[in-house]
Amino acid sequence: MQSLVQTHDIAVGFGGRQVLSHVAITINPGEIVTIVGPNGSGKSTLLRLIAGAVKPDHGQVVRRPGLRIGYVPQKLQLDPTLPMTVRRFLDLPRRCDDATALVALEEAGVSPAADRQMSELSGGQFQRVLLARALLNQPDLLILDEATQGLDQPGSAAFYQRIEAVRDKLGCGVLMVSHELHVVMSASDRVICLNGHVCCEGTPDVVSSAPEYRELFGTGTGGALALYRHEHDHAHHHNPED
Ligand SMILES: Nc1ncnc2c1ncn2[C@@H]1O[C@H](COP(=O)(O)OP(=O)(O)OP(=O)(O)O)[C@@H](O)[C@H]1O
Repeated sequence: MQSLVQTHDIAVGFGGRQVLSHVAITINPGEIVTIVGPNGSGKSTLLRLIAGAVKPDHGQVVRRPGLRIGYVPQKLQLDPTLPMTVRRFLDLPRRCDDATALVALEEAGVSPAADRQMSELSGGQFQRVLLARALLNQPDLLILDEATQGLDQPGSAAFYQRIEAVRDKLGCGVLMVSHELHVVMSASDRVICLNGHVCCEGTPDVVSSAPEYRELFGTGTGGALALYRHEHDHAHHHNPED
């Protein structure tokens, strides 16, 4: 299986300050990878590097030829006095046809919203419209940078469940950054703990019990892990042949 993206021995600095060093990660098709780490640990920089918006000072980013990336930003400020329907928003920056727009809205879980004004949407609906926009070009890799900031916990959990559903349907890889450890731990196949370098990585249960992770985040994510195991057991209960 050819990976979607690999970074090799990446170093990035700004104004003489080293932000990333020796970062080597791989994202495979169909997996949900979450980057966690303290403020300023280089998470957004790593996403932007993978998206091609930041150049490494050292090392290489190798993308699968023809790789299509969909990007969901943290938040987008729209002028609330500017009338703009959801459908019109999906035409920015590139026009799309109605059928494509409707499919993307359905995949993002906001299918009846096309005629609504962007200013009338709830925070969760707004983020789903951003997700729909990222899905318009049928990405192989979906990148989300703290896409649930400002949502409450049930809203975030619902958003990440939708991301899993999108991954299951489209088979795209997902790379995301989140501070909501207890929520993302249950939605991720693999977690990378970043602090300028990769401290540790692995399945959520491996990472949350790693000493490097505990040093950064403490041991308060036990509940998250229970949730992960519970959901996992639950799925197997319904799919005994799984
Ligand atoms: N374009 C830039 N120019 C100068 N410094 C930058 C630039 N982008 C990021 N930095 C600096 O690099 C460091 C890492 O930033 P980054 O946004 O990648 O961290 P982060 O882990 O995403 O942080 P947070 O959790 O607070 O969002 C910060 O000190 C930031 O100020």
